[in-house]
Amino acid sequence: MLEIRGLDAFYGDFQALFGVDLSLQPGQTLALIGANGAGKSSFLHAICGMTQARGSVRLGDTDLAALPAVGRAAAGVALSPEGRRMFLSLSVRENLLMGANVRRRGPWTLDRVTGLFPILGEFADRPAGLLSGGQQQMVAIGRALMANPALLLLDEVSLGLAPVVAQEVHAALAMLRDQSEMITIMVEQDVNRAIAAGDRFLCLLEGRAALTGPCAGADLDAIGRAYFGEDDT
Ligand SMILES: Nc1ncnc2c1ncn2[C@@H]1O[C@H](COP(=O)(O)OP(=O)(O)OP(=O)(O)O)[C@@H](O)[C@H]1O
Repeated sequence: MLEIRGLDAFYGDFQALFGVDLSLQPGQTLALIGANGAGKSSFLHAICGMTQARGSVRLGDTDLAALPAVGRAAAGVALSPEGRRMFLSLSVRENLLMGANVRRRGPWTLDRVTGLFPILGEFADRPAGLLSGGQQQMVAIGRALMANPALLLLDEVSLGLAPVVAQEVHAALAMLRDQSEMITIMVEQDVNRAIAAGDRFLCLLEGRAALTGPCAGADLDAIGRAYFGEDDT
């Protein structure tokens, strides 16, 4: 399981996260929500070792906080970053194979990723830069899966995508959620979509956990108030 206690994150003197706690069981998906600048990306970056952090982060028996970023990747943490960040002149296949560099054992192969996102199989030899935004998002998620992660971190899943494309990406993620023991933390701007896609949600406000709970039966009004920092009295 994933057990996070008292997670703080910093950019130099600026503190972006304040004492965030989280527990997730194998197979669970967390919908991480919050307004712009609330600290969602910082939370993902603190987990994967990309920013200065303090606090306890344990994945199964592994103390992630004690490891550098490469060690965390080897321990099973994979990030699909905001903005997708891929090599635009390399082919889709080459970009996907880069995810396999950590050489973890597991079910994810090129065939399995293109089974999940068939369009990537069709465009395997095409430079990633010629793909649409939605297709590039699929490459970014597929590349993270190629690392056979135990903990998959997905930043801004549907940012900038047409609703129908966002729906397609979420349909693939729903298949993952049903089939695997992987823990997923998903940042999704669209709160309704996020709640539909998660088992639990965590709403951040100015770097602090404002509200958390199960997605099933979640009170959207209370989430709206937590999101905007309105008093819940
Ligand atoms: N590299 C950085 N250097 C300094 N401050 C940063 C850096 N990255 C983020 N911040 C600050 O940390 C805070 C949290 O930012 P973060 O990107 O984690 O929020 P977010 O919830 O992901 O927002 P968004 O939806 O806009 O991506 C913000 O105040 C932001 O300005």
